[in-house]
Amino acid sequence: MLGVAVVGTGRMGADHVRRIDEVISGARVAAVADIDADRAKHLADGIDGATAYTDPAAAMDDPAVDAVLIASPGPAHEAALLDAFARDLPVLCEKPLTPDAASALRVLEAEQKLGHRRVQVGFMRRYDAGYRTLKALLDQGTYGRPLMLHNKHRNADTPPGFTNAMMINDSVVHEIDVTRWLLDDEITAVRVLRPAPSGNAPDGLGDPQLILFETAGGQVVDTELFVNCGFGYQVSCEAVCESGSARIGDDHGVFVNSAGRWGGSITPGFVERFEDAYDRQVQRWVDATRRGEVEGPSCWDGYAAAAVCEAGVLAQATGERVAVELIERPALYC
Ligand SMILES: NC(=O)c1ccc[n+]([C@@H]2O[C@H](COP(=O)([O-])OP(=O)(O)OC[C@H]3O[C@@H](n4cnc5c(N)ncnc54)[C@H](O)[C@@H]3O)[C@@H](O)[C@H]2O)c1
Ligand SMILES: O[C@H]1[C@H](O)[C@@H](O)[C@H](O)[C@@H](O)[C@H]1O
Repeated sequence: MLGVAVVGTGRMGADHVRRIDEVISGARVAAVADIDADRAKHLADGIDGATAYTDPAAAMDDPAVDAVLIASPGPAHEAALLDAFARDLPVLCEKPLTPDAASALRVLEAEQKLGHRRVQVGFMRRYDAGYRTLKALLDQGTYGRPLMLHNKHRNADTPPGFTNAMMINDSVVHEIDVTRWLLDDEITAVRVLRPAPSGNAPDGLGDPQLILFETAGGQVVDTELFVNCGFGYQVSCEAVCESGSARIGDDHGVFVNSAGRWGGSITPGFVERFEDAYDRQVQRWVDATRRGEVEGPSCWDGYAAAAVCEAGVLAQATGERVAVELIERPALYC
């Protein structure tokens, strides 16, 4: 049984604790850590054998801990990752790896000093059944070479304090990762178009936005991001290839005909839409860790996403096309 310390016990952390405790096999929650002592204690009290800490490093020193799941806010990830590296513990780190390229690079360098990969980054869409089917189709080349991706990313609303930069760093970061993964290529430039904001967007938030990526291989990818659409959560992706197109994410559950109308329902939020993907992501991490292996999105993927986000935030602020600068990919990630 893998003893996991969960760092950060807010919305995602608490959900991962429930997942490890009730859904997946081969692991147990040995410790939880949160700077909010009451929150950590409340969660630990409900789990047999789990100890609550306020200091993530102290939780990692708990003798029952073999691995760490980081679900604190992005700016706290670097410190927790370095603490885990100091103890050579395997890590599942929620996205983003870190919020900017410089800190992601420090993490990348620290992991290389260990000499082996330790981190799986929580880009859970790679574990979603729809995205996996699309990836397999593109890899098989069934419809020829992919030319464009059309993404849609809609949230019903945003939490208080959600900023324009977070629209890129917290939301579009997922499209950045699936673009790189589906097309197996790097993003080289970003542009952001900003239509007149919706009257439902909080003050100062330019919502919706249209984000354009160019890839090294010459593909163009667009993402409609609309994070206060009001009607539910929708994530879809259409790959347009040389001799066909394939779209995933139009899952509206049960389709009903009644009283002269037809229709279905829209998933309310990401927790419901990606429930299976989160479960599969954590199970795969536990299984690989117990085999002594590391798989899935790496620190390189986290760094590349952070670099594209940084370019995206600049493109958003200036209206310019911004090129993405990446270091050469280190051998550990080739
Ligand atoms: N994969 C996804 O779909 C998805 C969805 C939502 C959030 N996330 C990511 O999960 C992470 C957490 O997001 P959330 O929505 O659960 O946030 P949240 O605000 O609900 O919870 C964060 C928790 O971390 C605690 N915390 C803050 N600083 C800490 C520190 N230094 N050490 C330990 N604990 C600390 C807070 O007290 C809080 O309890 C973020 O990285 C976020 O981007 C991922
Ligand atoms: O942090 C969340 C989360 O990552 C969701 O998966 C995404 O759809 C939201 O837009 C974002 O705010």
